[in-house]
Amino acid sequence: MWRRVALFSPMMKKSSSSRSLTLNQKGFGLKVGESFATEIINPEEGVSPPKEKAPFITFVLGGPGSGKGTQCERIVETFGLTHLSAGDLLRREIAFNTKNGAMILNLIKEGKIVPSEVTVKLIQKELESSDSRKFLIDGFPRTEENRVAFERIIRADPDVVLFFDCPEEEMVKRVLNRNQGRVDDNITTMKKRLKIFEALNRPVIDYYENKGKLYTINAVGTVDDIFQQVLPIFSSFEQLKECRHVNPKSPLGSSLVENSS
Ligand SMILES: Nc1ncnc2c1ncn2[C@@H]1O[C@H](COP(=O)(O)OP(=O)(O)O)[C@@H](O)[C@H]1O
Ligand SMILES: O=c1ccn([C@@H]2O[C@H](COP(=O)(O)OP(=O)(O)O)[C@@H](O)[C@H]2O)c(=O)[nH]1
Ligand SMILES: [Mg+2]
Repeated sequence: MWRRVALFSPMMKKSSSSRSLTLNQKGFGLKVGESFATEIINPEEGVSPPKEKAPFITFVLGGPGSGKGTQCERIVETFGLTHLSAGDLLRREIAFNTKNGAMILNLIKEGKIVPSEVTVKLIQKELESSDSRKFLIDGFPRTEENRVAFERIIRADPDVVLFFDCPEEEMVKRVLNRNQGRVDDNITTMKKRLKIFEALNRPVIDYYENKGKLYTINAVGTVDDIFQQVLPIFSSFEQLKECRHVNPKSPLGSSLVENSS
């Protein structure tokens, strides 16, 4: 589906290397990792530069109950990204009683992290079977090991990393009122999840901050207030302006181009 092509260009900016270096081709049935094989070409030999851009990937990070899923719904409405919730993909394995279902259930109950290979393979399947060009990957990567596994298997980097920054007290309140019948929405598991978030997810957040890709959102306030902080981040990316699902109520609605494909 995607094919990575490296161009030698003195004008290439370091921070945008992953976007500048990629050429994507729709081609279902191709494995993401395989189709991302790097190929070096020299523009002086007359090879045309890539015409298509890489899929736009956003990682959505934040503690349990920080509002990731809620804000993802708003982003989807306004910018038409495809929402992939890592937690939902794992819960689907439990619901369908797949070979990993029982193992996943036990880990989620304890607030522990599912082995990277399992989660990345589920994400990979979704990426490969979708014809979307822009994805919100919600609740992943949870650990540095997750991040490295994604890079190794998918061979892609996120364009944007959102971090919903929320005080623990507020996250606990929200999770205990979430009312979705989740096995991990109880105070005992929540305490473990918060510890795991601090120990394992913080280093991922720091990693993207150092790479200049992190956008920190103050996740306290109304859903609308918080979305007002998210809006300008996405509206600055040209490739998101061709939006399939324009919400007419969105402040950006009139400036987005509707694309019926
Ligand atoms: N800004 C907000 N203020 C109050 N409650 C919120 C806010 N955003 C989300 N919620 C509620 O908090 C709970 C957790 O939100 P959710 O989006 O599921 O968070 P996450 O995906 O980060 O765990 C849900 O019940 C949701 O309706
Ligand atoms: O990449 C992931 C995402 C989720 N989980 C597990 O699934 C649970 C629920 O994740 P989800 O993102 O749905 O929770 P949220 O943060 O939205 O409350 C986590 O506590 C982990 O046990 C995981 O192991 N790896
Ligand atoms: Mg969630």
